[in-house]
Amino acid sequence: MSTDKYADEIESVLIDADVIRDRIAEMGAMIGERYRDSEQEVVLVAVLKGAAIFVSDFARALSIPSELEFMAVSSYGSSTSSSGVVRILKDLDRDIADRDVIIVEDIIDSGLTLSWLMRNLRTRNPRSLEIVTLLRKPDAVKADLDILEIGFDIPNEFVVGYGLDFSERYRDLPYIGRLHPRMYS
Ligand SMILES: O=P(O)(O)OC[C@H]1O[C@H](OP(=O)(O)OP(=O)(O)O)[C@H](O)[C@@H]1O
Ligand code: HPA
Ligand SMILES: [Mg+2]
Repeated sequence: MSTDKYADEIESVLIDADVIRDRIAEMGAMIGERYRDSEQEVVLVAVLKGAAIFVSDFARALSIPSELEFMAVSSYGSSTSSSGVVRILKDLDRDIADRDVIIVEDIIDSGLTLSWLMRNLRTRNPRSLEIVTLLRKPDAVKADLDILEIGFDIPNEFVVGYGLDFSERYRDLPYIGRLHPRMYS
């Protein structure tokens, strides 16, 4: 990792930037194929802020046209574990009734954010509703979720970078890394 502005604060790299890029290219081709015959553009609902980086690369890797929508919910605040209490900070700008919708997430940790969001978006009667996530922690997931595509399964450790933060820092790292333990204290 050559240009690493957070070098002193990151203990180790978990997923390199070029590995992320290659996997997103694969996901974009595969998911594009699945929606190839959709009558209307698929609607990508990115969950702010974490998914902002992923969705911008994923939308460009997707082999079909898409529309971008953003929703901001918060369950973590500045802590490192989910409270399960989800608040809508920003809702969708458009109606998703009868549309093919893909929720785009950076990470499924406990899964509580997404299970809440799935229930919420289902009430708006989309034609279809799927989940694509860059990361999942299989050992942490508490909610039963059907996921269309997962970029990487990762160990049950707190990670940062590529959209993921610790107290709003590190979202701008191009890779996924483990934070140095001294940064928590
Ligand atoms: O599966 P869960 O345990 O619910 O955790 C995953 C969610 O937590 C993080 O968001 P956060 O609430 O930290 O907001 P942020 O995206 O603005 O960082 C992450 O971006 C996911 O949305
Ligand atoms: O491991 C994580 N890192 C950063 N944000 C998160 N939100 C849920 N899990 C994580
Ligand atoms: Mg966060």
